Amino acid sequence: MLDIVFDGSFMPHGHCLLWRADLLFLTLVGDGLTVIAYSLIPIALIYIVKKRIDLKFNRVFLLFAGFIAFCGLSHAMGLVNIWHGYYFIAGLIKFTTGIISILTAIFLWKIMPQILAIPSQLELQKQNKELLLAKEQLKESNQSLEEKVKQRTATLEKLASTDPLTQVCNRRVLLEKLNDEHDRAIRYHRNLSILMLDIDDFKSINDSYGHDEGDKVIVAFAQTLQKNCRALDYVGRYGGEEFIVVMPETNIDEASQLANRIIESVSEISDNNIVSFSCSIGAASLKKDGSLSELIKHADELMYQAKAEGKNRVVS
Ligand SMILES: Nc1nc2c(ncn2[C@@H]2O[C@H](COP(=O)(O)OP(=O)(O)OP(=O)(O)O)[C@@H](O)[C@H]2O)c(=O)[nH]1
Repeated sequence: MLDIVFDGSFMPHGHCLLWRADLLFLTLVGDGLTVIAYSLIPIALIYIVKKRIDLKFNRVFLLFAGFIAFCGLSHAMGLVNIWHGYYFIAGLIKFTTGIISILTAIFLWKIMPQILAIPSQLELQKQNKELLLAKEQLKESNQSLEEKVKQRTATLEKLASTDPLTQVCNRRVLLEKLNDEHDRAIRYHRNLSILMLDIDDFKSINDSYGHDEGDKVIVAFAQTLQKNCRALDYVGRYGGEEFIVVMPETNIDEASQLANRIIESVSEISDNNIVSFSCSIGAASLKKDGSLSELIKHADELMYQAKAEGKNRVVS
């Protein structure tokens, strides 16, 4: 069998080159370099396919790798044939190279529409730009939405915590804050005083001047309370015409002073639009380990004592 393949009747290619050194050199170096390159290119293609399994048309890379590898083999056989006439093997290699080349060409044409459908780099850059723009717009609208939600939340929080007539804290928030202040005062052994305030003879104001006029009096009273409070104090509407002023870090003497200042301020309200009125105040301070309900009850009792003693006064 080997004899048929290599029967010695073939003439080595070297004779064609006349064994000339320059021709041999050109053929050897040219084919040698081609063989090296055609061995490295398939390795590179297989490496790409292995690393980028996401790439479409992977198979075409493998066909190219085979096609180039066989081209390399053909050139290698060309070199061998200079000395030994293995033309049968060379023919087989050329035949295989031809088959693979045809397969590659057919496959390439088959997938041509899909290759052409791949967006160009320019198109991708354009799409990328559009995406970035859309992302920016989305970010902006997100920000403005967040801003709106923040504003709406703040408005809702204000509505939920504010008395609609007087704009001071409503009863719920007043008691929550008072509870916090009470806990803090007990834990850190700090002073805490409150004023319980009630407008005197408010029913007769309503009866004589009407409900709207009564509302104006309540609003003016709340404003007067706020004006007289310090930054740390706060005012809340406890009931109809009843208010509480909370005074953290304040002892009973300081609380009484503020209460008397309020009595004076109320007597000075001489707005033509508002009927004159007065108020009674109970001023109480937190006792050592006293409960919040005891503090409120005590201030309430003192306020009623002020009413009983003739109104328009402070009892502490
Ligand atoms: N205009 C108005 N009146 C209110 C409001 N809330 C409660 N009132 C009225 O306030 C009046 C409170 O009257 P009373 O509790 O009898 O007390 P008073 O007339 O102030 O008498 P003293 O407390 O003894 O000084 C009632 O007539 C309630 O209807 C309000 O928001 N607006």
